Amino acid sequence: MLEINNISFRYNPDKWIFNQINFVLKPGEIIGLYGESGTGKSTFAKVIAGHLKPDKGKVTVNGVPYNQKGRNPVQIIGQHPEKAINPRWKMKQVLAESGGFDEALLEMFGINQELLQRYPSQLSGGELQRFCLARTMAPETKFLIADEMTTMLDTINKAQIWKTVLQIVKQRQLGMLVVSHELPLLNRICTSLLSFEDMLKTNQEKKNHGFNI
Ligand SMILES: Nc1ncnc2c1ncn2[C@@H]1O[C@H](COP(=O)(O)OP(=O)(O)OP(=O)(O)O)[C@@H](O)[C@H]1O
Repeated sequence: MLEINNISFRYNPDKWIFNQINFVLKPGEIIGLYGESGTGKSTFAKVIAGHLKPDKGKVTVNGVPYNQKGRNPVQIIGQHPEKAINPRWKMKQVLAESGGFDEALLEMFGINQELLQRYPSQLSGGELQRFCLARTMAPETKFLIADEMTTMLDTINKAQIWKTVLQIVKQRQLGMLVVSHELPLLNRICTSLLSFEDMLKTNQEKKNHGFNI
């Protein structure tokens, strides 16, 4: 189980992005998170994935903080895969640096050997995103955070990617948090939905009523 306990985060000392948030993601669960632009959803996603350190609180998987050593069981995939890859390396080298990958997994995402000989700039947005997804699905991955993962893609690429991801999520019983503005997509794929504003409010209300959160 992925547990977020009382986490607070701010970029600047004078403004909290969120304060004392609690959240739980279980294996096999797909939670959709939506909300107004600029409210802090991506920041929340990055804190969960260990890319940003919370100012307060802790993030654990099965009770253990996870972002210290080894491969992180919580992986994040964003809107811009090109930002996650060294532009001077061929895809094969990027894969090798991530610890190598299961051929069958690459095949499921349509990544063939020819694509691996190319540089990131020689791949389409869809190919690059499929490559990044395959990379996040190492055997150690237990939870996947998708932050507007297919927002930039066309309908066909989007449908193909979601089909493959949902198949793997189901097979491996991964827990998934899907951050998206696309409510129809969230309604179709998620086991439950959460409004980020409600999440912030709920915590504030609990605090106002004297709960120790
Ligand atoms: N590196 C940063 N330094 C300072 N402020 C930042 C940084 N990144 C984001 N912010 C600010 O934090 C707030 C929350 O941003 P965030 O990207 O988390 O929101 P969001 O809900 O994901 O927005 P969107 O739906 O538009 O992607 C915004 O006011 C943003 O300007």
